[in-house]
Amino acid sequence: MRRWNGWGDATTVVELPAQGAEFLHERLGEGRALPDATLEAALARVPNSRLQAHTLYSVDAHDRLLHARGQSLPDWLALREGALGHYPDAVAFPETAEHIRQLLALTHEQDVCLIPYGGGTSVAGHINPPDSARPVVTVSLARMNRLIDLDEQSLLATFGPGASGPQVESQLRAKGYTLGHFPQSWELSTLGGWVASRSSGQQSLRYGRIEQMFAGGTLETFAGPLEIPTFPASAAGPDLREVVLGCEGRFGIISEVKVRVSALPADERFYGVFLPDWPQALRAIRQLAQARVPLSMLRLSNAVETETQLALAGHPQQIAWLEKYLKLRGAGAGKCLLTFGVTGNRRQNALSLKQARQHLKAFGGVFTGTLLGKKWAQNRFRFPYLRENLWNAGYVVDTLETATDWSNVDHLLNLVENSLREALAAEGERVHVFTHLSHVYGEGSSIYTTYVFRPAADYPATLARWKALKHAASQTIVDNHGTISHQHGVGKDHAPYLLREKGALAMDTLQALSKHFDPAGRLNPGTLLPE
Ligand SMILES: Cc1cc2nc3c(=O)[nH]c(=O)nc-3n(C[C@H](O)[C@H](O)[C@H](O)COP(=O)(O)OP(=O)(O)OC[C@H]3O[C@@H](n4cnc5c(N)ncnc54)[C@H](O)[C@@H]3O)c2cc1C
Repeated sequence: MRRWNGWGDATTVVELPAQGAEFLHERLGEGRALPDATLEAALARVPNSRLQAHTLYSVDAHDRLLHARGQSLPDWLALREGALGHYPDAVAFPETAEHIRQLLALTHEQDVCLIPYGGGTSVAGHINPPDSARPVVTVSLARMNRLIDLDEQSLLATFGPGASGPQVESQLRAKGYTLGHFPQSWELSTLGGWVASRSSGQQSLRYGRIEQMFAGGTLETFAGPLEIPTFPASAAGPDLREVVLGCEGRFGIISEVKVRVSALPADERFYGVFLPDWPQALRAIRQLAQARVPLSMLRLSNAVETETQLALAGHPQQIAWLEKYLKLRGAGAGKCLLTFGVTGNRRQNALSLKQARQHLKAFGGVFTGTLLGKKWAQNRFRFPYLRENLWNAGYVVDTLETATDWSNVDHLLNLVENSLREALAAEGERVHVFTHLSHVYGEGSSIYTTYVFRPAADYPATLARWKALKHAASQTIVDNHGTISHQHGVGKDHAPYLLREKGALAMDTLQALSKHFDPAGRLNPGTLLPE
């Protein structure tokens, strides 16, 4: 069963090892746990709906509570406190495109807003109901989760938009295919959500971002259904897939998604290499990406992330042996862990591995085989569960991300990390900050930063801490040629920074598109485009 106030399945628990707790204690001081509200207490705070019961939606308080927030840190705090502020007035569970059309039509009779909802894994406030005079209906696409068609000649699959990662992969795997889209939120996030928020999976190096997989489909809008046909390529004017990608539920509700799929790979392995220091590691990964060595994933942790990962791994004796060995081989303090994967057939993979090893050796890389790679693959979707026990130990963790050109990667990374480290200095609070690069391109890279801090004395003061941290980093990003999001999207949290990135004409263009598809502004108000 899904946790109502945290991440994932309630039966999955990831422990914080004693060494990990000590490590954080040394860096941040004694943790401070805030009291959690019970589900009953949270339910008692759900106000009466402004809508009457209807065959198209539920006004049940439990449904409304479960669809009121995503997974951002402000969402986490609101859920743990049991005080969510705004709630949808109803939740609809359409099963067909026709049901979605009925919901759109209903908004003319009843003056309501609609919020499309995939898996609710947004970390930028996308699906949170605004403070609205109009009632809000959240539209969960969870029941539209089937593989509708598979064109095996063209390698095109048609899905309902609410198919979650496991639902997509299990239905394709049964026929010998994969989509290959594995965001860390894979367990819960959905195909429609990935398209609507321009998601990027951990193996984007092989399979591409969702933009490259999204071949076409249908967007139900107030102006009628926008059908996007599939072509392998087309020079017939602007590509309208771009209107759907990243629309964040502002232009319509995606009712069908056609994606490009691949045959299941015969072989896949992940490896760990330690580079002696950050400057060498950065050069190594840039040149590896630019040489187009056919790898399926790369993740380069900076020195602090490497140290933190080793501390949180548990098994202190094995880690001590590893550290000793690495030091002897020239990777001591300041070392950086690079995890990489090869995916394909055995012969190809052997060749790619050879190329990667030769390349990394030239930068002082110490190859450690598949041990750490296997650990990464086993835990790739488990890390978010650690938030639960970090919280219980009195620490809060959040992440933010951007992307920029290679010439700016190191500069921006340092600025972002420093902005976070200093953001709570006035309160005398330390922040533990570390970063990895995990989506690399010929011309640049994503920068993914994690920060851990202590809650303040109560929930409002803790939220104020988060706001100070988030604003410091977001402003630094847009002031220094970083995108406000490489993969998490805009939502409501990043919307104030979008003008700085895109400029006034681009914002007017997006507003005009929104007006075209949704003249009365009923779809997900406040997300993507500030009201
Ligand atoms: C622990 C964790 C790890 C994450 N890791 C990654 C990662 O590795 N890569 C990554 O890209 N993201 C990641 N995310 C962010 C998040 O999972 C993505 O943004 C994901 O694409 C959201 O999908 P969803 O189905 O949950 O959409 P939701 O959160 O439900 O919605 C997101 C947006 O899409 C819109 N939307 C959803 N479905 C539809 C539809 N059918 N029609 C129109 N609009 C729709 C919503 O209105 C909203 O604006 C992570 C989040 C968490 C909590």
